[in-house]
Amino acid sequence: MDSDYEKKTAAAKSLDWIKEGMLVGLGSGSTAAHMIRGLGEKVAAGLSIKGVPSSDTTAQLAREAGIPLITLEEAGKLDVNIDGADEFDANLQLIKGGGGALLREKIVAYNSKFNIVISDSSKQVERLGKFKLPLETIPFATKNIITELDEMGLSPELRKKGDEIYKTDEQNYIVDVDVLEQNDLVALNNILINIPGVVETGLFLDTTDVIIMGKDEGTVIFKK
Ligand SMILES: O=C[C@H](O)[C@H](O)[C@H](O)COP(=O)(O)O
Repeated sequence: MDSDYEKKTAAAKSLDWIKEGMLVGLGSGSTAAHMIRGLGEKVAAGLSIKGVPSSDTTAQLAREAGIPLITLEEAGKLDVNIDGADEFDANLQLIKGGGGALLREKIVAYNSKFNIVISDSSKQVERLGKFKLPLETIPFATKNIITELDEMGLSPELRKKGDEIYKTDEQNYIVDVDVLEQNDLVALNNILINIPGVVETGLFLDTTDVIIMGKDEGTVIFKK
């Protein structure tokens, strides 16, 4: 089945969780974009919600879709957050950040009472790590961080956009590392996050409540 069709189906299903008056976290990426367009249609039909975007791109898309936006500061805690993922496993653990939005995404997820992940079936894996793990790093520290990650055997690569170094919405860099051979991702995440200058990792290990996966014509739901 076409992965974009599965993304759309999962995104449409996630809107069942959105109720009148909710504060909604708006994820980033192509799957979340389907959800945002669908949510925009519901708003146009009279649903009253407010959204907190997890990236500048999502903010723009949400404005175009007619979704009223507020800041995280204004929102405090969000009722529900809907976001995509680059990979997920049977324990609802994720790798995110393929599009570079991991930092704000993790902040929005952390500040949400309920987290829904929407995905096509290609993202389901037995073991996380075929997708390189993105780390958001402070430019000042990045060269030294890369040296350290190299010594740890994680094959770090500084993310580029064309000839330029890729910059996140927070003006940081992304270093992608290979974690496929790592057995204890919780321990690894603790080590990575404790390197000064690593702002956040794309490992979302305990944030997710429900995963809605588009599969063929329908959806499969994974819960904790
Ligand atoms: O930084 C990007 C986000 O983590 C996305 O949610 C993730 O990369 C999945 O994106 P997509 O839905 O386009 O596959």
